[in-house]
Amino acid sequence: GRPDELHIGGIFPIAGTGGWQGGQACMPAARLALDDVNKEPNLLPGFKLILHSNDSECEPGLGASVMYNLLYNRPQKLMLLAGCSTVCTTVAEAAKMWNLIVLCYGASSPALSDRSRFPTLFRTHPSATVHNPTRIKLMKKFGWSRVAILQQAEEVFISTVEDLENRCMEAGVEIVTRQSFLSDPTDAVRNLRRQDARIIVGLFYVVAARRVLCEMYKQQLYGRAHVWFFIGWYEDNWYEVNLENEGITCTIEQMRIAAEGHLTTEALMWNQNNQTTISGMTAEEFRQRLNHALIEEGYDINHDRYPEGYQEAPLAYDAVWSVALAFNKTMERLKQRQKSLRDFTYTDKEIADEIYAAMNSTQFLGISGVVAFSSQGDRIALTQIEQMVNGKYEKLGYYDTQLDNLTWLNMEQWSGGKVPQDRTIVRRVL
Ligand SMILES: CC1(C)CO[C@@H](CC(=O)O)CN1
Repeated sequence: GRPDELHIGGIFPIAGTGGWQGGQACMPAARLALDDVNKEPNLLPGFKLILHSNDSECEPGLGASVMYNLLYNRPQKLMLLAGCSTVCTTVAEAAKMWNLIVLCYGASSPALSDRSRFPTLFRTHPSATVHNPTRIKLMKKFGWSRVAILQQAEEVFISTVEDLENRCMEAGVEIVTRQSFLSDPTDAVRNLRRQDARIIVGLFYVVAARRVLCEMYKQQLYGRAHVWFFIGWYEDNWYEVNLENEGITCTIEQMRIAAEGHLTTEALMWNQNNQTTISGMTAEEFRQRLNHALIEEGYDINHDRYPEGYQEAPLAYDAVWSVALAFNKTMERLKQRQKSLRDFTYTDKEIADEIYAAMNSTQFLGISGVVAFSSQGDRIALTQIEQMVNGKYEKLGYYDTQLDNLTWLNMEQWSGGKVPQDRTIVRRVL
């Protein structure tokens, strides 16, 4: 007979201009995964997974109204997928009242790692704090125990810096100063100079990053005596675009000079080797299928016209697999009690707990690498380290925090020919 249907809600940031419109690539990726899991003969036998998609525009208010539409309209939903941090915060805080798991594929805010506020939240997108153990590892590797922090006054960076400060304390790394700015970094950069900061961790969105870079050039806080850590998920040529219409008074050449040598850290979202993942595809084969689907949607991929969220697409694809695998496990367990997912209602805590337990024990090789969650539902992920060398990002290595394993390619280059010091060395002539 007709397969029974398992319904989940999907909230994607598509339109709008505020925040991250990553649903543009993530919704097509989720749909590819839906096709794939429904083709798997032994994953949801007798069932068909149905995804009800809606646009949140990365606006928490719209996200909330979309969520209520999903919940107050039949058919009954079993779980919710969500994107941006702001929407995920609103949806996850409310969804627990309906005993719904919320799986976020595009939320990086450290605030979401809080089981007291979000008891049913999981995310295939790592928290922004995933960079911090990597930053500490690099400080240790290069012998830097005196660092400075420059951050934009945004919630995601404020909570990331709090985590970084704790880790620096534990690691015996002194934070000589912590400067923050709203949108103009001039004074903050001047204070870094006054404190003779040499190793600086920078946390800001890409528009602010261009302002910082130009200010670094003007105040000569770059070159052989300074090392900057920037975030690695800006677009590759971020430092030479939009200068005019953002009022940046440095030339492309000056931006490039200031940017030379900086390090970046980012979470790995595309599996790095040619392994066959649980879907039967390698990450590159997935990329081909995704590109084809996006071209069908009208994106001119062959001319670099990528939709937003392309980088995070594997996280959405793997989120749907996480759902299907969790339902598969849950059905096995419910069968022993003569129950089924068909019996789930928004007041059924027992089945909700089974789905939670199944999600909590997720562990598979996805397009984004091994998918597994911490006890707060955070994605466990590898990080990648790069360095800007002659205007191009060169891979320096990868870090596995769980195993404390740094894979180093020995490609780093220092314009002064040696590792920069974290302070002025005063040699006393005895
Ligand atoms: C790496 C990035 C760009 C961080 O912000 C995420 C969006 C959000 O946290 O709202 C998407 N992925």
